[in-house]
Amino acid sequence: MTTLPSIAIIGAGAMGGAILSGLLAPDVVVEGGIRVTNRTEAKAALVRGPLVESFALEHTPDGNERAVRGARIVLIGVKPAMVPETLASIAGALEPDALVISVAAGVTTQTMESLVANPVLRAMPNTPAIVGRAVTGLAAGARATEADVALGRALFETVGTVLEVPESQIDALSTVSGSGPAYVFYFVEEFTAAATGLGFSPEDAGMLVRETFLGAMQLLASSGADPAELRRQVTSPKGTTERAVAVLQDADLEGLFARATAAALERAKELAAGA
Ligand SMILES: NC(=O)C1=CN([C@@H]2O[C@H](COP(=O)(O)OP(=O)(O)OC[C@H]3O[C@@H](n4cnc5c(N)ncnc54)[C@H](O)[C@@H]3O)[C@@H](O)[C@H]2O)C=CC1
Ligand SMILES: O=C(O)[C@@H]1CCC=N1
Repeated sequence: MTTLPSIAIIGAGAMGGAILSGLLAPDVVVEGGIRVTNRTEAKAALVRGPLVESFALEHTPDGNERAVRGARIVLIGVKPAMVPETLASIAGALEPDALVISVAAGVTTQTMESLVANPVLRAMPNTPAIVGRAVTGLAAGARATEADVALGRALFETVGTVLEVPESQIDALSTVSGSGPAYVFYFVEEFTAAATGLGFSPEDAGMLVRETFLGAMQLLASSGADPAELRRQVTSPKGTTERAVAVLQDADLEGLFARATAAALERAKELAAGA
C-alpha cells in the first residue's frame, strides 16, 4: 500500500493521465484527494471520476489555481512551451510546502525555480505508465531535499520503475526511455507491414509480430541472459536467421539509433531554450 499526500495534476493529457491511472490503483491512497486540470471540457471529462475532481479551464478559468490550493504535490503535465506561463500563473496559489514536479521535455529546474519559490523536481516518465510499466527518470532541483526526492519517487513508483539521475542526464534519458516506446511501436508497425507483404492478413501479421515481441521480451526479462546470447540461440549456423540478421547489421542499426537519439537530444536543447 502506498499513501501519498494531496495531488494536483496541471495538464492531465496523455502523460498526466497515465500518471493519474497509477494513482487510481487499488493499492494507492491519496490523502486529501486528486484534482486535475485540462484546457477543454472534452479532455476534463475523460479523467473525471469519483476520486478525481477535474476542472476544464474553458468553464473554470481559475481551475489551475483552485487545483493547486491545498495540494502537497503539483505535477505539471502541460506541453514544454506552456510550462513557464503555467508556473507563473499558479505561483501565488501554491502551498509553501508544495513540491512541484514537471514532466516536460527540456524545461530545466533552473527555469522552474525562477518562476516558483517551491522545491522542484524534473521527471521523465513514459506512457507504459498506463499498464504500470513506466520507467521514470527523476532529477532534483537545487532546493529539493532528500524527502522531496523520496516523495517524487513514491509518486512515480505507483506506475513503474524510477531511476534517479543528475539533471545533466535527464535529456539523454528522455531520448532512450521517454521517447523509446515510440521507437518500439514504429518497429512493430514496420515489421507488421513486412509480414503483411509476405501474404499474412493484417490481423495475423499483427498477432505474429506482437506475440513475438512480447514473448522475446519476457524471455529476456525472465532468463536474465544477455540479449546477444539469446539472439545466438535463435541464429542457427548457416540457417535462415543468420541471413536476416546480416541484412540488419549491414543497415547499421546501432548508428541509426545513435542518430535518432542525437536528434531527440538536440530537440530537448531547443525546448530548453524555449523554441
Ligand atoms: N507523451 C509522452 O510520452 C511523454 C510526454 N512527456 C511530457 O508531458 C507533457 C505533456 O505531453 P502529452 O501528455 O503528450 O501532451 P497532451 O497534449 O496529451 O497533454 C497536455 C494537456 O495539457 C492540457 N493543458 C494545456 N494547457 C493547459 C493549461 N494552461 N492548464 C492546464 N492544462 C492545460 C491539455 O488539455 C492537454 O490535455 C509534455 O511536456 C511532454 O514533454 C514526458 C514524457 C513522455
Ligand atoms: O516527444 C516528446 O517531446 C515527449 C518527451 C518524451 C516523450 N514524449
